[in-house]
Amino acid sequence: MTHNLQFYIDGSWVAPAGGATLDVVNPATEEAYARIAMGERADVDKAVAAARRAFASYSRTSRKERVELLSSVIAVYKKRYDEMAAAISDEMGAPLGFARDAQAAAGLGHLSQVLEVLKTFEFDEVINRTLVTREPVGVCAFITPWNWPMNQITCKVGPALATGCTMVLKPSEVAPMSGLLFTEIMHEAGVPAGVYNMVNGDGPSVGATLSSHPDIDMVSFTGSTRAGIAVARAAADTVKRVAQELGGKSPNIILPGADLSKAITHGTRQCFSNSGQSCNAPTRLLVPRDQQEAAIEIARKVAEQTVVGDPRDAATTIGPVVSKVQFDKIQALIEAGIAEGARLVAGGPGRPEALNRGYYIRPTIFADVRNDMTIAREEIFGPVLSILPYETEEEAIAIANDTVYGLSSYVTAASLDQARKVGRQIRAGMVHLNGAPGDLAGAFGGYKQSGNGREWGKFGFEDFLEVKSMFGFEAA
Ligand SMILES: NC(=O)c1ccc[n+]([C@@H]2O[C@H](COP(=O)([O-])OP(=O)(O)OC[C@H]3O[C@@H](n4cnc5c(N)ncnc54)[C@H](O)[C@@H]3O)[C@@H](O)[C@H]2O)c1
Repeated sequence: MTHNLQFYIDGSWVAPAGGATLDVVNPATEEAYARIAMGERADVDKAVAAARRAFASYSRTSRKERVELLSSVIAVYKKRYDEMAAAISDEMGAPLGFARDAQAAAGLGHLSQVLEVLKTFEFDEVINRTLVTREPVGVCAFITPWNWPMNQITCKVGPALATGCTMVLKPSEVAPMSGLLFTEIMHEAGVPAGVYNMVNGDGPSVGATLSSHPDIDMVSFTGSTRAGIAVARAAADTVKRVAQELGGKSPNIILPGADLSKAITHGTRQCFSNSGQSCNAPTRLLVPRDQQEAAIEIARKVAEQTVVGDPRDAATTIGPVVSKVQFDKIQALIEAGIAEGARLVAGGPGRPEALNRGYYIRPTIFADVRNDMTIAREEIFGPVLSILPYETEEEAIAIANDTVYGLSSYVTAASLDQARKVGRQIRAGMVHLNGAPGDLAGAFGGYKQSGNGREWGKFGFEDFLEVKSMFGFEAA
């Protein structure tokens, strides 16, 4: 990649206003392997001005033109697919196979879904004599995290392009290489100048400047609840729309009579997947008290089978976590679990044996966890599972809902009807019934402090649209 020290503004790679840079560290080696430029207000102003100019014409493009543009983006993305997987693996530590089949694949999946939705999306509807039409919200700012970098970027850029918005992206400064490559893809795909702009930088500078910028109409943010609150505060003075996709502490309820082996194996693998760095990870495993010991044995087997190691090694199940900051945070939370009296049944503090370099965490399982313990309340963002025993279905539902978060949830029962019944009582934006995978045509987003936006499918379009009523549009 040749553009690391540049930004992409108004259809060209440009030099940053200032000279600040940041090293990009490979979490598997702890070594810096690239350097990016860090933006400041002047870069943001330039990018926003370009997006504002482009909005005048891009917002009036036809559905057909936008279908062609998205098709072109998808074609170039496919061409550079392997590069994308490698970029993600190096920047955030995902095993190469996972980076290809899950991380890079998510980007392609969302772009393809957006294209399908765009082909038939109803922008106009007539009610009585009124035309209710949906128009692009305007210039958007996108602030994205490092854990599923291409997933998050395409969840925002895709529907924005489809609905006629223009945009400025600030990828995570911790994992910026996939965002740089994505920007090359957008350029090669022929996205008109100013429609898509990219400025690298950190949260307190570029992120905060975008959030408060008077010429931005909407901020779509994915990241921690802490930063999401800061974005909303900064956006308040200009009354811009704010979509937040934040943290989670998702419950996984296993009801009596469920296939324990299948449900616990699946749930534990999902909790450890991506080294536990997924906002919707099933981190609180709720099991009937009289089945806790059996559940522990099944979960422990999964921990033992989880190969932690070099992302480039095909035998690796999970790589390191993204950074020293995350490593230290997870270690402190594991220590808190022990100190507060949870029963450690697998893993624990420190690196796995034989790994003395890289931010590797031992797949860790706690049992006898109470929902008031720190490890049950805080998002750990590492491969750490908490098993919480319960007595009755009502108690399981109460524990599941006793959290400030409400992103996802998982319910496994002997019958689909029983899973449906419990699923309806969970205060969360998503419920996976009996091990069902997510569906990109559904809606992704949370209740409570997990955020207020909805991504994916046609629901992802709605965040980017203003609703205009034209009364008397139809003749009397
Ligand atoms: N709900 C979801 O869809 C979803 C998806 C993935 C990750 N997440 C959450 O993201 C978090 C992990 O990601 P992270 O560590 O990169 O989060 P983070 O909040 O530290 O950073 C996310 C982004 O926000 C920027 N940022 C930080 N402070 C800011 C500020 N004051 N103003 C503006 N921008 C700011 C960062 O530069 C980065 O681009 C987890 O909490 C996870 O649950 C949520």
